[in-house]
Formats: sequence, C-alpha cells, structure tokens
Amino acid sequence: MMKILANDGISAEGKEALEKAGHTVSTETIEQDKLIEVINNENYEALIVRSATVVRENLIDACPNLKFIGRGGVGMDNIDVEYARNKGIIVSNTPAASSQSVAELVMGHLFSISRSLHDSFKNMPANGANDFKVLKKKYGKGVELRGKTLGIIGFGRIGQSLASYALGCGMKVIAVSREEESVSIPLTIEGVGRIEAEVKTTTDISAMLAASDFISLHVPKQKDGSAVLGASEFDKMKDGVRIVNAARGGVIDEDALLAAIESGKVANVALDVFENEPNPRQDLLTNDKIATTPHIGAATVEAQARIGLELADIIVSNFGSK
Ligand SMILES: O=C(O)[C@H](O)COP(=O)(O)O
Repeated sequence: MMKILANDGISAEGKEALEKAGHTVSTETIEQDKLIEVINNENYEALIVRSATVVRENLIDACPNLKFIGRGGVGMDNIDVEYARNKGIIVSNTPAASSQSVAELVMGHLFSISRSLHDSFKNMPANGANDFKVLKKKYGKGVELRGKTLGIIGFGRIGQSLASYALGCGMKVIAVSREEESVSIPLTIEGVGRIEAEVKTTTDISAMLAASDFISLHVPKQKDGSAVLGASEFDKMKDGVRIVNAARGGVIDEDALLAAIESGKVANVALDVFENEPNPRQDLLTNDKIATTPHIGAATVEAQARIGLELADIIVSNFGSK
C-alpha cells in the first residue's frame, strides 16, 4: 500500500477513498525547501500536488522511492512530467474534473467585467447622495453579453464548457484551435432537455481577434514561455475589448496588457492567474480596469471532490487496494 503526501491538499472524499483502499494519506503542507527531506525521511512513495508545489528534476532525482506524482487538476507546468516518466514514475493529472468550474468562473468574470462590478463592489457604499450619483454615472456604461462575440482561444474541455454557457447566454462563439473541426456543444436545460450546437473552430487567430468583443484564453503555458496575447495581438483587437485569463500566467504579456488598458484598446480585464504567482505584480492588482481572483478556477467544492475521487481511482488502479 502507498504512503501518500497530498502536499496541496486533497478533498475529504478522495482521502477517504484512498484510506478505504488501504493507502495512507498525509495532507500536511511541507514547504518547498523541506520537501525532499520529508519525502525521504517519511518514505512517501506518492506525491499529490495542485499548482502550488513544484516538482522539478532535482526533487525527482533526490527522491528515488517516488512511484507516483499526481496533479489534482489540469495544468502540469509545475511538474517535470517527461523527466519523471523517463525515470519510471507514473505521472497523472485529472483533466476533466474541473472544466465546468473553470468555465463558470469565466462566466462570472464576463458578467463582472461587462458592467465593472468588480470595481463597483469596491467603491460602494457611496458616501452620501452625491457620491452615489457619481458612481451611478461611472458604472453606467456597461454592455450586455447577449449578442456579443466571445473569442475562445483553445477549445479543449474547458473552452468547450465555456462555449456551452456562453451560447446559452446568447453570445456568438469563435473558437480558435490548432485544427479546423466541427465540435458539437451540448446545451442542457435541466428538466427541459438538451440540444447540440455545432461550433466550427478556426486556426485564424487574427480574424478572431478582430471580431471579438470578449476574449477568453484556455491554453496551457507555452513550452517556450512566450505569450499568446502580446502587443501585436492587442493591436489587432477591437477597441474596447474585454479579456479573461483563467488559464495560466504568462499566456498574456502583462506589460503589453497594461499598455493596452492605458491606451483604451482594452476596456476591462479579468485575471485569475498571474505570471508571478503567488506574488502578482501590484500594478495589476490595483488597476481598477482589472478584476482579479487568486487562481480559483478549479476551487469549488464539486470540482475538488471529483478531482480527489479521480486521483484515488488512478492510484487504486495502478497500485491496488487492500
Ligand atoms: O490547472 C489547473 O487545474 C487549475 O489552474 C487549478 O489549479 P489549482 O489546483 O492550483 O487550483
């Protein structure tokens, strides 16, 4: 049976499933610089992480007893996956469990930045009738989502889930993908029924940039670290575009983004992820055109429960149960 360290936590459901199968699970969070020592001293054979713990070559080399590295979530940029696999370690993420939660966070941000709710929340209550009138004017230039075009960059599980919500709200969707294909998006109205909408993806990112009122990114961190949206992409966008990034820090060039906000090209932005986590730059956090959340796309009760159970399934199917 495996001795498991869930360094960034695991849901109660996942822990229980693992313990029922005879594995032991610690959810103590060990500081990054103590991790190698603790894994070796405590004889952990499995390490489960989210995005906070970094698993690089040096840790993999220094912990020869590790048999499994689990990523509770999607992005694996904090793990040297190929290196670990070449050493015979099983590495697995839970790609499907959190799509809906991320898509819902993006919808929340779209509703927020279309009406500057994030900024209004901060400035209310107004200090007297005059302030109230000033704020009413300041926040009285919102836009509707219905009828607007949402450009989605990356049309995997999360991008497709976002499309189902956006289409349900009456938005038009332009999906950018590596290949042109027709993707069927289910629109389910609980208790009423289900219809399928066809979305034809495009590889022409420039055309999408020029046509979109809102843009949301759903791509992993690029292997070479380059941004997907930089100065030349902002130039191609509509004036007054609104953008959401709940994918990864670095897929938007943060300097170019601030410049595009400053010039008025970008009206509002929502960022759930940042180049420099967990210490994002202050000028992003204090800009009233930017709505921010602390990397919580997958952080719902439901997604974390599914993630924990999926990790438990993966461990049990690879390493057995009592
Ligand atoms: O890649 C992911 O799954 C999301 O970014 C969530 O990351 P988290 O598990 O650290 O919240």
